[in-house]
Amino acid sequence: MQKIIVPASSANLGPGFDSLGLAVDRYLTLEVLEKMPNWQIEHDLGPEVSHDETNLVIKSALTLDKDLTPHRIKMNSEIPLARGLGSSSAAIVAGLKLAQVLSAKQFSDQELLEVATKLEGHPDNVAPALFGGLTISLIVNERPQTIKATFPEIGLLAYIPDFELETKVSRSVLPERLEYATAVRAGSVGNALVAALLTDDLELVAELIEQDGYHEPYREKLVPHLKILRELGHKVGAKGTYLSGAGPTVMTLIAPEKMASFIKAAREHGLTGEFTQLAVDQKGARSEEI
Ligand SMILES: Nc1ncnc2c1ncn2[C@@H]1O[C@H](COP(=O)(O)OP(=O)(O)O)[C@@H](O)[C@H]1O
Ligand SMILES: N[C@@H](CCOP(=O)(O)O)C(=O)O
Repeated sequence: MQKIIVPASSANLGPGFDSLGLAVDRYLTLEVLEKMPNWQIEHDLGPEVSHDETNLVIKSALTLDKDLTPHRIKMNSEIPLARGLGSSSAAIVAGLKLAQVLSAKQFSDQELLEVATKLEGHPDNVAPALFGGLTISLIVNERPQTIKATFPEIGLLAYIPDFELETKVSRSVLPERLEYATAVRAGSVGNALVAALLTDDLELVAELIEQDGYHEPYREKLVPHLKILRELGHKVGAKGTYLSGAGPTVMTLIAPEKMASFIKAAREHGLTGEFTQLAVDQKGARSEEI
């Protein structure tokens, strides 16, 4: 039997809006079971996620190859829905991997990236879900491209609030236009953040990852805990806090030995969501025979 494994992802990393993404070790898995007259996908993700060919996983698979033979699929996901950890991208990438497993045709990594980006609308989550690690992605000449890089050695602590925030809702508060000077500054901060990440300059990362000008200022009202966690991070010497994807999850780069005091302080400020330590997934989406 084939098993497909796809990591969660944390996008933007502050000023890398719609471009930077990091694969993390929470997983969506698919088990490919017997052939069926119609597609059937078993899961316990709740009533809003369908069990037939309308499911995002199956729709994505059929986008790559519309002639796939229907199967029974068992899906398990550790990635919470609509929390800013790339659940929809993981579902899309899982569908593309499913098509790769079941189809007689061959698909290149570039084809997978192109179809996944088209389905998700931006490449920052699908690229790390596909390839693992830190990815720097863009769409140029209408083609998505991505560069895989290594992430500095630093702990990752996610705060996952106990409410959902759909990406489309969180994108609806963004402005249609930015003033020229604001855009220039936001671009230069993003460029310098990438340089700081690639040169392991954690002090500069800590400063720049909190200097986004593209999305966090507009989303702050939807995620009031971002400011609280950022300020607590400064007190305990964290290496930066950013809104993971479209939120509401907030990610803090912080040494593991500082996590307990950070969490204690956050609880004292009334934050009741889940704290979870994450690690970078280096492998990205994979399929294996079990
Ligand atoms: N495993 C899955 N199977 C099918 N659909 C999924 C799955 N995971 C997520 N989705 C769809 O994606 C939506 C969440 O997407 P989105 O708002 O972009 O949040 P996220 O930040 O988690 O990607 C869910 O409401 C659901 O419709
Ligand atoms: N760049 C996107 C990222 C959305 O990530 P998700 O994990 O919330 O789906 C955005 O910020 O809108």
